[in-house]
Amino acid sequence: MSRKASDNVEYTLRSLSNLMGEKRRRQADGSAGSGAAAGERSLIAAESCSSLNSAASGGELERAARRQFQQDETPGFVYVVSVFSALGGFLFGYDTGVVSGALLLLKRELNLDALWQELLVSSTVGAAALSALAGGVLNGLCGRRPCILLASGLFTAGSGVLAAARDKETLLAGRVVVGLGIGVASMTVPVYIAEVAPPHLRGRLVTINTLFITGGQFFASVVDGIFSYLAKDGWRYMLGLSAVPAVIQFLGFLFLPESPRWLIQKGQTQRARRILSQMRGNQAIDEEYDSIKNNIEEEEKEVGAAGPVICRMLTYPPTRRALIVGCGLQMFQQLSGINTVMYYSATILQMSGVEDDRLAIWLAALTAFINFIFTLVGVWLVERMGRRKLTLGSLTGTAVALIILASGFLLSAQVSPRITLNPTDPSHQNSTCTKYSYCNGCMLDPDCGLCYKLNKSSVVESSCIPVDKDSTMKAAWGRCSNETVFKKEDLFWAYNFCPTPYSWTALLGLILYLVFFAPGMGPMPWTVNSEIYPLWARSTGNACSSGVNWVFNVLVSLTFLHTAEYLTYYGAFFLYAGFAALGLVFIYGCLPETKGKKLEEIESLFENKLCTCGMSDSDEGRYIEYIRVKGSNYHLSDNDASDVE
Ligand SMILES: O[C@H]1[C@H](O)[C@@H](O)[C@H](O)[C@@H](O)[C@H]1O
Repeated sequence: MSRKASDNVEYTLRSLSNLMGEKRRRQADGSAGSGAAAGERSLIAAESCSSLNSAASGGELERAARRQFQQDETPGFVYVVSVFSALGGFLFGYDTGVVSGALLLLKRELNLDALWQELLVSSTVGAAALSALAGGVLNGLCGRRPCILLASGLFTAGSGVLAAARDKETLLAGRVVVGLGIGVASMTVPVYIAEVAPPHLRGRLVTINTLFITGGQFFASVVDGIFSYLAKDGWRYMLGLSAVPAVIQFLGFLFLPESPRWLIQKGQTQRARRILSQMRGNQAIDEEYDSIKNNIEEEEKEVGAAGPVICRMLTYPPTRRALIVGCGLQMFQQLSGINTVMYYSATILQMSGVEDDRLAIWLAALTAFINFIFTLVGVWLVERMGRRKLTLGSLTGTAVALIILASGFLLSAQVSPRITLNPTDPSHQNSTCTKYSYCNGCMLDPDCGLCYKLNKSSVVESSCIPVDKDSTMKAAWGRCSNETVFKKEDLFWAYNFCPTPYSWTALLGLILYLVFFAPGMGPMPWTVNSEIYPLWARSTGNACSSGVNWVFNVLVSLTFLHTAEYLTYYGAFFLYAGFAALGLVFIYGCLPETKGKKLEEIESLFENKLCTCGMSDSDEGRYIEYIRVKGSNYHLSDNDASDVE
């Protein structure tokens, strides 16, 4: 039955307490276990919308009882399964985060030039983009569990290759293998968790995956900090350590089950029922099972099963709209510049007066920690505020923080110190550095740094000098070329930043950025994508949107330095603020609320025109309650008329 057809009919539960009483009475009668199909009954109480409103207090009572009921019934197994899957998120975060610290050491030991450094970073992200797309097909054909096993296998193999690498070519191969694992994990894990989670916990459990991503990034920055003290082979530990969680996940998933929804779709109904009851503890699963099954059949009737899934998705308006929303969310997540903010956090911190490179590494770990802790806030908020409000609030704060961050750079550029000395290059190579008259130009040139003295707090005796090829901590020649000597002589070396009194504004912007971004824009694109597609389109939809995430990740991080060169730092951050503003309009118009809805109900949110998706918010108060009594068991859930028997 079409969901629209049910719009004019409102169902509500008339007397939950009576039924609770009935349940208890039946249990006392010892009639449990008499759940023969013949004894199955459905109790549906229907009421008009107005009567629903008038029975407000009764409704609250019902809802409270219902919440209690759900809480009582969520078995620990769902959490175990979610945490094991989210190790994929941890590896995603760890392997993307660890490379910056590893590169500092690799650069010296393997003599890597800029091109090779860039290759080692972007090969992983590029491979992730490709394998996320391919992961869609694999998910559909083989199921979620084999894909998670494949991803953890790739993570293990990749980190083994990286830890043992003897040359840069082997390192590149290892980074590609790890990237393939990241791509498959990034699209499979949210889908798997969403499919095994009960509706009232789904948002929270999928968001835990992003918590693991940011946790992995934080852990990577701590590992980077620790092993940066090791003169030789520190990078082997940094890159090899991810084998540990990968092996744990692989072993765990040898014993964990397939997604029951995928199994039902493939006709393996007995196995699906068994797994579903394992996931739901002692709750009756008939209603959920029937609803999934009916939904699959209904969808096949509506959309047909012929032709490639992506074509069916694009020609069927609800899935087309969902795909636009899903890909748009992922695109705006990356266009708001999260990875440049994370990547350049050390620079931003240095700008605000942190002189020491090591300290900057540890403070970058602090940045990753803020990202992690505020993702935890997201886990807490997602089932309270809902996806839509959380994403809108988060993106608004992100845009404001970007403006503050950009203003910090702008103010710093405006009072950028003048360059007063022009020493001649002893090797007589014509360096571009000597042409700059202000620190700002010098800072934006990746080959140059500023050597200066401080008189009270103003910069004096400043010169723009080429940076040492092996360490950004000193100049290639001249007064600032020997760290111990120049520090003794009260000289300072600024690479990538200009010492100004406004640098703290950028630091404030950075902190605010993470505080706002991490709870909403960080996790919600992944969470929403895991739930907005119907089963037949879920793996393909997630493959496309994860692919979009990775492609924009590469684009934004690779173009940041050039963007900063052409538009300056403040121009780049104003640009991201502009993208965030566009994202706000998009999300305001298009993102429906999916909180608490069953996966099978969500498709109907995309039945209206794309820009009216937000309107479904107002439907929050209207819902249908459905109760099935089977033997002594009854089960209730948010539901729609298509489940009515
Ligand atoms: O959701 C995650 C998270 O926000 C990470 O911190 C970021 O590095 C990823 O690109 C993003 O997809």
